[in-house]
Amino acid sequence: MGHTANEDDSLAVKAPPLPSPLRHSKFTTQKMRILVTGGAGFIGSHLVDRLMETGANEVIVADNFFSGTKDNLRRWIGHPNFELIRHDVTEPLLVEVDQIYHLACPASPIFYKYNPVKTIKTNVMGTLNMLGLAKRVGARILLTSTSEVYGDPLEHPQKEEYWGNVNPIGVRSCYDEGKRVAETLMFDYHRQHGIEIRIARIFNTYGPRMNIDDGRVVSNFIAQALRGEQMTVQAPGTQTRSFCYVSDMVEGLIRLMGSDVTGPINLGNPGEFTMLELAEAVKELIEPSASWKLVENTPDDPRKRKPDITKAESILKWEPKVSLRDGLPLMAADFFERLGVSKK
Ligand SMILES: NC(=O)c1ccc[n+]([C@@H]2O[C@H](COP(=O)([O-])OP(=O)(O)OC[C@H]3O[C@@H](n4cnc5c(N)ncnc54)[C@H](O)[C@@H]3O)[C@@H](O)[C@H]2O)c1
Ligand SMILES: O=c1ccn([C@@H]2O[C@H](COP(=O)(O)OP(=O)(O)O[C@H]3OC[C@@H](O)[C@H](O)[C@H]3O)[C@@H](O)[C@H]2O)c(=O)[nH]1
Repeated sequence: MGHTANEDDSLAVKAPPLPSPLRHSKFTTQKMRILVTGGAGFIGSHLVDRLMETGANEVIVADNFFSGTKDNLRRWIGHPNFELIRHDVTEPLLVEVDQIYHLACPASPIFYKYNPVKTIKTNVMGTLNMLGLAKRVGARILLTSTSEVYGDPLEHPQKEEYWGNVNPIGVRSCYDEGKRVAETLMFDYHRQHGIEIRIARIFNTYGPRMNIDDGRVVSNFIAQALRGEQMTVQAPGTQTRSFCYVSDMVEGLIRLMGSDVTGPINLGNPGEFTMLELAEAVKELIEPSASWKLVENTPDDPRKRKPDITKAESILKWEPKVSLRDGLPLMAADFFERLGVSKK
């Protein structure tokens, strides 16, 4: 059977499902009800702080505590506007909410490679479940995707239009390809069911509350320097990353959720550093006696990474404010406290 005009029309974006009637209630000033999956993790818990501090929201966190901890949320536990649910997003979740920030997914390469099949399930089934929830309750949903969708990029800096250079069968692909499928699912639910979607492509983010043994480079170097261990620079050390401080990232995520663009949109700090430069900065700013050693790298490590944030700047009026030199000492202060070492 040939295609008809109607069939082509059916490919157009559907109208979004209706939000809860409470959104338009005349007699109650209903707070915005927001679900944060992965809210016990590093970025998630800072996002929860911001959402709770306004007093205008009720926040529900769903987390399986694989890489996050209740401790990150301790100031909100018991608060009437806050609820914490131990929940794995690979299972469906039934809650009545207006917005969903979908962060749940291990992010450190050590954590996401630990159980790669589970990482894929988290990205694919987890995102499907959250999209199903968004569809049922008419919620807007934001996915925290990643710069890793660009793989080992052949374009530099990376613009949102770049399709990436990802090894589909490598040890990182459970995460990279998982996030790429998650983005696909978001767009298919948007086109097919009219779901309001927002996609942030987050570049390396650091700050207080990162798991001390998280395995990512900034937390490793600071913890190693404070413990009197040599910083482990993975060879060749000339690979680059662009590091964004967590408060800037949270501001970007909230602006994106409040905007009227689907994305994907890069969020990150364009300041680009080699790992050797990062080790030198930790030594200079945090622990002058620190030293580093070159160690073996892991397969498929991207050689360079730097966001083009023109879109975020023009559409969200967002740009990062905290430089690496200002952010590293803020993170170190938190690590000093948690490691129980005294500041020199
Ligand atoms: N920090 C970064 O540099 C960075 C960069 C790009 C993208 N991201 C994305 O941002 C999000 C948060 O990253 P983060 O740095 O805060 O990492 P994190 O590991 O601190 O937080 C992830 C949270 O998700 C939870 N989680 C994992 N699997 C789950 C599951 N199946 N069900 C429920 N909860 C689950 C963890 O317990 C944890 O609390 C992730 O989606 C990550 O992919 C982070
Ligand atoms: O101890 C270490 C750890 C890491 N590194 C190097 O530091 C660089 C960054 O590595 P990280 O493990 O911090 O993070 P990656 O940039 O590889 O991945 C990150 O990318 C963006 C997000 O999606 C995730 O947070 C994470 O996957 C790599 O080149 C790695 O080789 C070290 O030199 N020493």
